[in-house]
Amino acid sequence: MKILEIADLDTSRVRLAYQKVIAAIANRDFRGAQVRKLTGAAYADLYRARLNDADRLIFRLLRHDDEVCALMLEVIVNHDYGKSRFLRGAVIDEDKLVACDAAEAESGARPLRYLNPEVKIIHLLDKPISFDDVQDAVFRAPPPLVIVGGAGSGKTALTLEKLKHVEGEALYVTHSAYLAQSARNLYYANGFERAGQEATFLSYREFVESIHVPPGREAAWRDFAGWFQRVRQSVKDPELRGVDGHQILEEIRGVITAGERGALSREDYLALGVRQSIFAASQRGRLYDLFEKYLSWLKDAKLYDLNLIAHEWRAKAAPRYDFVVIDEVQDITPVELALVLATLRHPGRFLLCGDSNQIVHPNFFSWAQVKSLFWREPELAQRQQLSMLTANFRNSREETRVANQLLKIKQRRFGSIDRESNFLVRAVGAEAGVVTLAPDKDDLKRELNQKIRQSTRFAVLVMREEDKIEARKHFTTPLLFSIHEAKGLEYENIVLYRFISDHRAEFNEIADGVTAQDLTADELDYRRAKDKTDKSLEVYKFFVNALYVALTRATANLYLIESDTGHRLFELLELTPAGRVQVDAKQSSLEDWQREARKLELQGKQEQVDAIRRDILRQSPVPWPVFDQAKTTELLIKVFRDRAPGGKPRQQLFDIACCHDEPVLARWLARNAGLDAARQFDRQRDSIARKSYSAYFSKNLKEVLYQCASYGMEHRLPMNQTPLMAAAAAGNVALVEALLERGADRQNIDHFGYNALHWAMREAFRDRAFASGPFGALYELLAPSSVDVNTGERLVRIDQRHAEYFLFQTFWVLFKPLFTHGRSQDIAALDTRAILAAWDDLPIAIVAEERRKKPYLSGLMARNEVDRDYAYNRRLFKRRALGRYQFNSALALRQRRNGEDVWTPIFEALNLPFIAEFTPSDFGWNRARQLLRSYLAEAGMPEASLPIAEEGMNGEN
Ligand SMILES: Nc1ncnc2c1ncn2[C@@H]1O[C@H](COP(=O)(O)OP(=O)(O)OP(=O)(O)O)[C@@H](O)[C@H]1O
Repeated sequence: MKILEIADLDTSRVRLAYQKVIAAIANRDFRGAQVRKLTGAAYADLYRARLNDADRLIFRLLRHDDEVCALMLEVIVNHDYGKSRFLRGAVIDEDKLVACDAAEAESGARPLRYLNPEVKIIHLLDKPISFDDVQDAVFRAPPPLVIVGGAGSGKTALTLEKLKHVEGEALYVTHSAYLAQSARNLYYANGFERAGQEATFLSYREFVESIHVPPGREAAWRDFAGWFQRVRQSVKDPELRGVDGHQILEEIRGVITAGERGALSREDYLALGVRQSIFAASQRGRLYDLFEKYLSWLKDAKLYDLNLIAHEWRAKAAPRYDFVVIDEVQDITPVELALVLATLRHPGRFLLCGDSNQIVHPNFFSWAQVKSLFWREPELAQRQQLSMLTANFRNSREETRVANQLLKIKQRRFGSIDRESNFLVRAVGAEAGVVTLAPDKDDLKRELNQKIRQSTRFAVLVMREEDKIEARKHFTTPLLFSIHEAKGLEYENIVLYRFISDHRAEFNEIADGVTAQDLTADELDYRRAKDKTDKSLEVYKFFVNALYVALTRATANLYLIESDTGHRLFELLELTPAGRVQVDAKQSSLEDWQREARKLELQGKQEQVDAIRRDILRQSPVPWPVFDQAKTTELLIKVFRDRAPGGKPRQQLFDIACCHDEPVLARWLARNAGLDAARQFDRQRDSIARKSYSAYFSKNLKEVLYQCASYGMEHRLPMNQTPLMAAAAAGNVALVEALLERGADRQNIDHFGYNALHWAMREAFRDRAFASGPFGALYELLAPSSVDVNTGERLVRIDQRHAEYFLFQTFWVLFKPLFTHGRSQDIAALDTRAILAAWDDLPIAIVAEERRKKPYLSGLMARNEVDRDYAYNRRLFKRRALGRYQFNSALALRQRRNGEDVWTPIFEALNLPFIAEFTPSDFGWNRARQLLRSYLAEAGMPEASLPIAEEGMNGEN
């Protein structure tokens, strides 16, 4: 058995014993190495071997082709499994582990897609990866580095592995927020940690916000399209009539405003060379007029353009990072890139990677422009390295062949785009794959649709948004995407619908003059376009690149449905029409669809998510009343203001009081509404609270999962919890796992701003058994990876790894009781004592021993105090009295509402105005009420009126 090791394995303490044990494992002598299998769902494929009396070795088995290898992961020193990076705090009882032999273990080995025969070091992200020689060479090369690679060539994987070795502050930035988030999760997968490093993963917009949050909102394509439509109509300019809005925006963003020195002046713009603009010199005056209108529209509509901001922000950008990575650099303009590089402490400490064949967004990217940014530093230019990754780890062999064929056509027809992107891709994966060209016939489409419409493993792509209408008539799958939407997605099977037939003329141009003989070479030679004034690449770039992106979305098979199967392009791609289409599709389960919906939601593909919920999941609204803020208010009015007869509303309010822990409401119900049962609040709170979600305490998960299938993963229970919140509050780890597995949303909140983690924390803070029991596992599962706050100036991302993270969440959970429980009524702020009391029984894995010390904690709060002068101050808190802190009232929190990110002022996010309904103003409480009012005033929010329940009483004093 071959022995492999992960990159940061440290065996120095046990060198001899380690050699002996791996020799035994290599000989498949599991008995000699005293191998035991670890049990537990989270680490089911791990084994341990015995090094000596005290130390153990953790490993796992991998299979590459027919060979099984053992991957050595970690040395466990002195039986201390609790410290293991792979076991994450699990308690292991050595006596209970069972011996296993090599043959049995080998049968469960996980597949490894590629194994470099020369290298025994394995990199670990979400899965083990063996770098090929080119990846390995880049991995070892010093920065600055530029990595050019095709789709699926492992750019992101390589980049993240390089980032792991950086000391100090490291930044990963990329265009899409989704990619930044998934890169972060890949980075920290398998318990990776690096002392002495602070890594931040941001989308480009978040990066801009981390310097200073621009006022207003980013202008999206939708905004632009709406505006352009109006302008086009009002100006009645015949020249603008036939022009596509995408092209105008591309010209503005990619040409006029993209340069490092800011927007071009009219003179400079008019003087651009023929290949530097989409538009002919004669049209440019008009374009510049339009650009000026665009600027005043942005201002009036309170929108911003990231290019223009990038230029303005240069003066604000201070050197901060020790290393910067920019992924998908082709999506970023030179002025944006210059802003990112301006935050480096030392020039040259960066890595850029991207693929110019994948540009379908408005953009005028060129590698030459990117390089010119650092060519100005002569020393950097010398050290600069450009590496090309030419393997493809994602697509099947046949797809790669077709995609390469397209690259050859593009190069023959238009010349090489640049030296950097002039290469073909090698397929590494074992999958052969099939590419089928089939005629656009009704019976064939019907049959195909029948097979794929219920499968999450098939997606249909069209070139443009407007092409969807026609496609929808034949394909009823919710997974229908335009090429702009499809970028970055990946499916096992992809159907391309009328990509070429609907754009026959353009593809005729693209294939013009190219012959089969031109495409026989296995390499691309560097060739310039025949005619330097030929701008056709710019015009046709969208079509070729869109087809290239579409072809590289499938991991296994492609189906091209075309009316014009005789088009020359197919001949050049060596695709011949098939009479029938072989499709092996199975209906996916509802769980698969729930997961798919969640995945797409995270990527912002709301249209497809809605279609899945509407057409496949067919979820209906819940048949019970949901006591959210509006419904609770209605009840308060009924019971206290209108004094409506009948016991039901009073009982419902009591249920609310128990579930949301409102002792004051219970007191009002008892004293002012005559509900005697409410006097038992302290004794009955927990049992009544649980009544509304009793199914969530059961080991049998069926009932809850059935409800999720009927009403959706995010439906609301009577007390306005989502299923995930209720499962968290019930401490039901298995149910939480099942819900997350089906795509439940960790970030969803109730009307007090509590998410599932907060519901679990509230229980852990008041119940010892909960804190030391299920909470450890719940935290691992539920904690969002970061919280984004706006300090009034800049975005601060509080990552789960930062000490501030758990403190912030604790403040969040302890906020409401400060106004409703009367215990700290005289301050409505928190001190170390209150926080440490809440943390008392939590596992060490959540709050480490050293972070539970008073001086450490007060130092942490003081360092983040809004008025404190400290370079890394995150300005989270405000000191209200000696040693007592509250949130900084100027903070805003990033929340997702109706599919859009919005900044919500912190006291609004915590719903302080509604908390006011449960904060009495009678004697003994007036201080809490006063503070509540002063917080509202400080945050510039409207004054709180008297609680509805108190209206009939004496009023505020
Ligand atoms: N050496 C390797 N062996 C096996 N799998 C690999 C290797 N390198 C990368 N991969 C895998 O191939 C897939 C594509 O890699 P990655 O996402 O890093 O590529 P990329 O170049 O960033 O792709 P794209 O530009 O299309 O987003 C991932 O699943 C990654 O884990």
